[in-house]
Amino acid sequence: MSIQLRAQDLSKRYDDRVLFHIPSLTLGPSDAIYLKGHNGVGKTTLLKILAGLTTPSSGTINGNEISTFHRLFKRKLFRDVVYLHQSPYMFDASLVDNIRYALPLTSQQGLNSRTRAIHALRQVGLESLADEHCSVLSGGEKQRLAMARAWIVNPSILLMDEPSASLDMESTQGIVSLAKDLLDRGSSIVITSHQQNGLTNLCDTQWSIENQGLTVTPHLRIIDEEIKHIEPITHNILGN
Ligand SMILES: Nc1ncnc2c1ncn2[C@@H]1O[C@H](COP(=O)(O)OP(=O)(O)OP(=O)(O)O)[C@@H](O)[C@H]1O
Repeated sequence: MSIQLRAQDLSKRYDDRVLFHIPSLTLGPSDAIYLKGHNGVGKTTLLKILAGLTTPSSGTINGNEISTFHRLFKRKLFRDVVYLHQSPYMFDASLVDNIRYALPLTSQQGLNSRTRAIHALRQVGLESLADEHCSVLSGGEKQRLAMARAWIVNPSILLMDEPSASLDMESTQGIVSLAKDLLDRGSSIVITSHQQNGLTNLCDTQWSIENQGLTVTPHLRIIDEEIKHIEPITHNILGN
């Protein structure tokens, strides 16, 4: 399923400091967006508003005023939106269970869920650690696990906040494959990153937060031979 978020008059301020005011913004279906801006302009804040994790100071999304009440108790609007945190949270559990817990309750038990979780871990090169406790993971490995966990739920919109900050090139490629797979299946992605890399090269549109506003322009990709050679992910009969 692909959804569209349409925001009007979206603004965020902290006391007297206005971070941004965006008269109109549309996201999805099938958008690949590189969100840019200097440190502190409000990229994370905008992503969290679009994910329903932060209340804007004003504005509507799909015609709904986003109050704290709406955000917390009327989550339907954001049900299919996943925010990938810069420092992903981990459940106190094994890698495989960390992935399983993202699945709907009815699908969490049983062999199928384990097979699906292992398949997801394989995509980011963590299959061999499947039954280890997640506390053994490095920062970059946690980001890979979080990406596999986001991918397995096949979100309509994936908001990726500095997903490659602590990844080397090889690890970034695993994440690129999963992001590309979501795009191929009709999802939208938004990526913040201070460096251009294989992930930002997936994007065809650029959002820039500057002067407390948002400008939308085409994203000029660096010609990246590696993207052409990404193997498509084989989907199994279980749907991932
Ligand atoms: N709860 C809060 N109270 C006051 N100010 C806040 C709060 N949360 C964020 N800010 C401020 O809002 C500004 C924007 O923060 P945000 O994390 O969205 O920026 P960013 O563009 O993602 O930055 P970076 O590129 O460094 O990650 C920052 O100056 C931050 O200090």
